[in-house]
Amino acid sequence: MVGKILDGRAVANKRAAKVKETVKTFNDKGIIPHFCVINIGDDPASKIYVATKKRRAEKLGIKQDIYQMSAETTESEALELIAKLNKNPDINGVMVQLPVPKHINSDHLIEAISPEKDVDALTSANIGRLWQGTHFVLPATACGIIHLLEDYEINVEGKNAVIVGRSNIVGKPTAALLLEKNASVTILHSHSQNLAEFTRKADILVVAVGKANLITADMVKPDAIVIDVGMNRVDGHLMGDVDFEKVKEKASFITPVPGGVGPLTVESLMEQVVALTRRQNDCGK
Ligand SMILES: Nc1nc2c(c(=O)[nH]1)N[C@@H](CN(C=O)c1ccc(C(=O)N[C@@H](CCC(=O)O)C(=O)O)cc1)CN2
Repeated sequence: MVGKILDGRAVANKRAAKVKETVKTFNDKGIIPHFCVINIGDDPASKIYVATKKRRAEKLGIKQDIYQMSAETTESEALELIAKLNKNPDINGVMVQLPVPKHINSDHLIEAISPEKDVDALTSANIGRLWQGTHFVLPATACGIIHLLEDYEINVEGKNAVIVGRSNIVGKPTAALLLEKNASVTILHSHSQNLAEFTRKADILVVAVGKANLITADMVKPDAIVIDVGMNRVDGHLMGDVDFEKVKEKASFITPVPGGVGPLTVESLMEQVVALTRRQNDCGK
């Protein structure tokens, strides 16, 4: 079987049209959703992602401020900025673009964000809500993966979902959301032994490691659904963690890189800004 491509760009554009409508209804009430991204240092990929978020927000009528801080910024300077943004009633969402320079502890910055404005859903309060099933905001990539599966009417209930990677921004929240949808979830990580033994049993395989061609065709179950979250720049080319050309011959569905999960990460972030704005202004469903 040749895998059907899960077109993240198309799904993101479809969802964006609805978000734009919602933002218009907010505007009619004098409300403009507004979020801030704090980007510390010179990570080239982060600069691309932040610029993408800015463009997307502008298209949807969402206001955004990018705080570009130098690589020498101290943790206390960043904490000061977060405290100021927390207090500003005009701002609905605050996030710290990851990674941050090594001398800064990203957990300290994230934890300083008010959970009500935590648009990345990475504070311990919102992680707790995620696992309890009482969330009002979700990590963008995990949420985007679920939206992609839903758009293609892929039912995960009772399926074996294997997630390779246990990061706070992708692996763990994706596990929580798949569990909420009644999948049987296994998380693999750098200490896992016999990776292929687990991946070969996956009906749904989510890979978020950051290692090009980590997943080869022999590691994939025939007709599996393969979601590649990897972003690796190799010889000037962007590629995922999955050997796309070979694995697509075996999978039933597969995401490309670029054009798979990435666009949905940005789109889902916009949806989180809207969700927080709605909650803070009590503007109904
Ligand atoms: N605080 C956070 N930091 C980071 C997150 C996050 O969710 N919160 N995720 C990633 C980066 N990211 C969003 O911030 C992101 C990743 C990928 C894309 C994207 O559109 N990818 C395109 C390709 C773009 C390119 O050419 O590089 C695609 O896959 O088609 C957008 C945003 C790490 N940090």
